[in-house]
Amino acid sequence: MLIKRSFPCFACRPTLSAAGNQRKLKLMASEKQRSLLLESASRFPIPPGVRFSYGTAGFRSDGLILGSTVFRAGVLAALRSIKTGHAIGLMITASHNPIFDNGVKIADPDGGMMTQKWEPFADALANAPDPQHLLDLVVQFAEEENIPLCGTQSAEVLLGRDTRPSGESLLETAKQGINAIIGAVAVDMGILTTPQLHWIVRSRNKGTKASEFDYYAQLSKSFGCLIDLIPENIVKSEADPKVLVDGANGVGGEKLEELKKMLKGLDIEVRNSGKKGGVLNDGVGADYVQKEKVAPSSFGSNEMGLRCASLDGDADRLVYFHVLSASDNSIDLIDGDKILSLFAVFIKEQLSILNRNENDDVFNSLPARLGIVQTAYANGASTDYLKQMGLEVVFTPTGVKHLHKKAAEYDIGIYFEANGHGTIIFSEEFLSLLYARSDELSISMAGSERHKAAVRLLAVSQLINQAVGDALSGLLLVEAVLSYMGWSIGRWSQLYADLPSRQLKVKVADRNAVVTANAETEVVQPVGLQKLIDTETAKYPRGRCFIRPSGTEDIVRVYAEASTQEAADRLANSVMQLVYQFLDFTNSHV
Ligand SMILES: CC(=O)N[C@H]1[C@@H](OP(=O)(O)O)O[C@H](CO)[C@@H](O)[C@@H]1O
Ligand SMILES: [Mg+2]
Repeated sequence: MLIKRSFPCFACRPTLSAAGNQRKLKLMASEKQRSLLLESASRFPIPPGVRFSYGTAGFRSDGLILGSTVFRAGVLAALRSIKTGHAIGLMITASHNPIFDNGVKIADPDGGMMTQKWEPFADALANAPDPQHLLDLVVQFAEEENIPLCGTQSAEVLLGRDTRPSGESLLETAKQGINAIIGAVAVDMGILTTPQLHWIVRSRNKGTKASEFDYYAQLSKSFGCLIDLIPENIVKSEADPKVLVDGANGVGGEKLEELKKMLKGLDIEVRNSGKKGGVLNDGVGADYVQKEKVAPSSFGSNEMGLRCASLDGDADRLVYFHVLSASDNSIDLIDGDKILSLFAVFIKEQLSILNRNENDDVFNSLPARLGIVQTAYANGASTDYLKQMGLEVVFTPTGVKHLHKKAAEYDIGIYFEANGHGTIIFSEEFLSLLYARSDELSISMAGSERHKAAVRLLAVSQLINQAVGDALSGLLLVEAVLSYMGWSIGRWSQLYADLPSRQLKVKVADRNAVVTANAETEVVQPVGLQKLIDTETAKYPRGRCFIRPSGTEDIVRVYAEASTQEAADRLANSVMQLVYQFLDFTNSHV
């Protein structure tokens, strides 16, 4: 499928002025570039009968059929680097998906997800039926985006992968896609967590230290700063001397062991690190814990009452939990909504201290527009709690790319999805004002509570990974805030009581037959389905329910909330039946 844009091909373009000719020559793909791309692409033919889509978090499918897509993602990343003039990231991962899936996602120069404006081109590239169509697409797009393809431009793509079996060969394939664009250089960063790659790309383009070691150094130093600023009167909760972390048998466990070596003031025990034969994301990991609401493997009655955390397969999601019962491994889940709420309480308090006028004299406060971003999956009780705190809460569709973009509109934007994706973003403008205020206070009121609050906020901006949600940096910030508050995990959990909820994965023939609107809270296709969902929902006190097609798995997701677990379960199941009635189904739900 070619990009639907109407402009003449080169052969038939009218004659141009000398300047116009110069520009065209500069843009034209050289013969060498054309033949290189044709020849390289011919080595990675697209599998028949498959359609790829740059979904919620990049391309994702069975790792065995991803070669052509990963090659083309390499081409895409090289073009993106030429266009932006900066280093771009390319990560081979399928995050929380089962081990034999894999995926590829692009990190933009600011470390965030690739701009959504390029997603249609990404889809067209991935689905170009043959090398000639691929070449035509690239040449057309380069012309329209003024991307010179005559080999005069340099491009740099930083590559990373998680620990999946297909990752090593797919990373080599991505390199071939990058090298198919003359002047593009592939820098293999090896096995990383997804957030590490995003952080390295962001740091590289900001001109700050950008190695994996620098990542550990920055996180450990800023964590230490927050620990040093714990108020003397805070009694550390003796109930929780350490934190046990489920590494999802993935890359996060291995990297957390590295980070631990540089940490002081925190006792971390990593389990399910993948070293003892456990299978990635299988009965372990943040997605499993958050969706099933049970303890992961190697956590059980011996861990009752202890503070436990779970990372997902590429360590960009974090949830906490504590084991409630010795008999059935039931847990009290502390999901992304509660992590968000903990951070919001802390940030709000520091801003209030920073702007407290202790001497009643005239002073200029440092106002900050603090914004909270959630999705429809956020538990209703969390939204009520945040609003009762007087915070501005807004909603976006699912997917970090949507929340991150919205959070960037604030001086301080905090976003989390219920599943544990999330981070805190500080605007450059606010940070420069905060640095200036901290410097002023270090002279006029050194060691005052206001000065400490400014330093804490700056330490948070260094500790939290502002490029993308990061389970390791999030873990450290949670630990630092709990220490500052003197809270146990039980006290944290009592911030508010979650409304009972249930999520179901429903297998249907074509999940994309479901089309939603209004931040995915309403079904517009199939027509009539939303009305029946509303009728079902109205039967339950505090009932809320919505469905949407997954962008990472071949399923339709059903989410239901109600005043009791039994009601939430019944609502979810009755809406699942409606999904079957309206959609051609395979009669099973996973
Ligand atoms: C309900 C749910 O957990 N959805 C997840 C999941 O997206 P889906 O499009 O729902 O499959 O994976 C995304 C990427 O990790 C994450 O951003 C999102 O929150
Ligand atoms: Mg992930």
